[in-house]
Amino acid sequence: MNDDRRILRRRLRSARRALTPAQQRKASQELLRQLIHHQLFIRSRHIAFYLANDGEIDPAPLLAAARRLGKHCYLPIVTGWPADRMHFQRISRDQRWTKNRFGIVEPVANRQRQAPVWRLDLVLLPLVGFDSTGNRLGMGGGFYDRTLAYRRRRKQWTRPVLLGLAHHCQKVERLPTASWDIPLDGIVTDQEKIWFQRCLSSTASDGSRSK
Ligand SMILES: Nc1nc2c(c(=O)[nH]1)N(C=O)[C@@H](CNc1ccc(C(=O)N[C@@H](CCC(=O)O)C(=O)O)cc1)CN2
Ligand SMILES: Nc1ncnc2c1ncn2[C@@H]1O[C@H](COP(=O)(O)OP(=O)(O)OP(=O)(O)O)[C@@H](O)[C@H]1O
Repeated sequence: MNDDRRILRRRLRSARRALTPAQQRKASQELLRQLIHHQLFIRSRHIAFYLANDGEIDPAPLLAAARRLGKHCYLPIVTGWPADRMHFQRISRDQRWTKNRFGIVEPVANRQRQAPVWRLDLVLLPLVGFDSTGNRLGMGGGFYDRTLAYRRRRKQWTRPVLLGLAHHCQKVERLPTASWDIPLDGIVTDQEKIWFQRCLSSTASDGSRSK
């Protein structure tokens, strides 16, 4: 099964990297359009984003909008301790940046600006692959899985809402699941929004599945 995941990961990563800059810009604008007026975004004050890398769908316009609206915006950092853990750090106006060991830009670590993940309202996760039931394939480091592992202890959590972001071309028929996988609450692509109705009844105002 690990081989399946590895092969699939390689294929889906090259598919998203093959998108042209124009396709990337369009996808990013579509993402903005789908979320900017959504109750989930409007009501969330503490939101974790990511800086797009490796062809990921780019939430930068949404991040810029969130900052203009005075929301508290966080990014994942992997240069803290322990090394296999990810921390969410609130970005500041005069933020200093560094590159992590994967070559991804992240804020220079500052413990005082980090928040435990359960304090966040919304976490936007970059997906390598997904299926229509909410299974997710990430970069393979297990960072999101480990950071969110506490959620396995209870079926329903009100926050943070976990929203996976991906290009439509990253959708597959069925993903192999692993015991440590943490289910998503929803997925947004440049073409659709899918909700899984685990905890979103109060926030996802537009039904279980919508275009
Ligand atoms: N934009 C973004 N930021 C993010 C993540 C992400 O997926 N996207 N992460 C989400 O987890 C964390 C970084 N996780 C990563 C895990 C693996 C690889 C990666 O490229 N692995 C290489 C081998 C790396 C090496 O050891 O040199 C590979 O699989 O080929 C990159 C990032 C934190 N920040
Ligand atoms: N809760 C956990 N505790 C310890 N190790 C874990 C946990 N969750 C995942 N892992 C480890 O992380 C590794 C990567 O897992 P997987 O292939 O599912 O990554 P992924 O979901 O694609 O990545 P990510 O979570 O970073 O997006 C696996 O080898 C797994 O053993």
